[in-house]
Amino acid sequence: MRSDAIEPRYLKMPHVEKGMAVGLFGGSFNPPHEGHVLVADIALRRLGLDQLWWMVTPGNPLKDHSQLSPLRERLALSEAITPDPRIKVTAFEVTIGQNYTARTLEIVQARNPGVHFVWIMGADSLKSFHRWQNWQRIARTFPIAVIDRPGSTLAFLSSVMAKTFDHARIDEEDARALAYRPAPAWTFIHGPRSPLSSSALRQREETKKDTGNK
Ligand SMILES: Nc1ncnc2c1ncn2[C@@H]1O[C@H](COP(=O)(O)OP(=O)(O)OP(=O)(O)O)[C@@H](O)[C@H]1O
Ligand SMILES: O=C(O)c1ccc[n+]([C@@H]2O[C@H](COP(=O)([O-])O)[C@@H](O)[C@H]2O)c1
Repeated sequence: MRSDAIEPRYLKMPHVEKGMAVGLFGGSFNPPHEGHVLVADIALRRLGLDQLWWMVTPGNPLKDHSQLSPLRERLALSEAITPDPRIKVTAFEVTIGQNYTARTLEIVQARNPGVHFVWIMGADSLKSFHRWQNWQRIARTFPIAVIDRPGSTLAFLSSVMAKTFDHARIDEEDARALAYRPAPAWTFIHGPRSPLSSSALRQREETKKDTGNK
């Protein structure tokens, strides 16, 4: 990925004021869809966030990148789908040379003392969270909000993360306090769910192309 192809505003860490509650929502967004927007909206509302950073990853370390669209395209599509001014679309991980979340979060925290960050992810990510680099360190350093997703609801009981940090789970009724809680602290938020996925959208595009070529 050549960072010079990316607009400079996406390469800087978003500006944030001390005392704010900020959600960190990382993803491939390949492409972004309304399911992602629903997650962002639920997180903003239920966690009472001042900002949400929509962090478009240069590449998920656990995923095959052969089908990954250029970062520039994923950023432009993300910007177009998120008119809420509290949502900051960013690719600052390119600048810090990171795609491992644990290291990214360490850097974010070091540069922004006094800000209350929360890591946000969908329930499918909770299922595989224990395969991420230094996942326990992430959970011991940052509060985490998991948003329900069709097919992954039971992860809130059965995942390795849920079992390991069972003692640190807080009731979703108290989600507004999550950003201010010392880690480990996490919650699982039920609510409206979206069945959308980027892989289904990519598949649909492929089918359209194939049909068009016949
Ligand atoms: N429909 C959805 N409901 C809840 N969370 C979602 C949904 N779609 C994506 N997410 C969450 O958004 C984040 C970014 O996901 P990602 O960009 O990988 O989208 P995806 O639709 O899961 O992609 P793919 O189908 O290619 O795996 C992850 O934390 C994921 O769990
Ligand atoms: O740090 C890791 O080991 C790690 C492993 C898998 C996923 N992540 C991050 O999780 C976020 C969601 O990724 P994805 O591909 O499921 O959208 C994104 O920010 C990735 O960089 C991070």
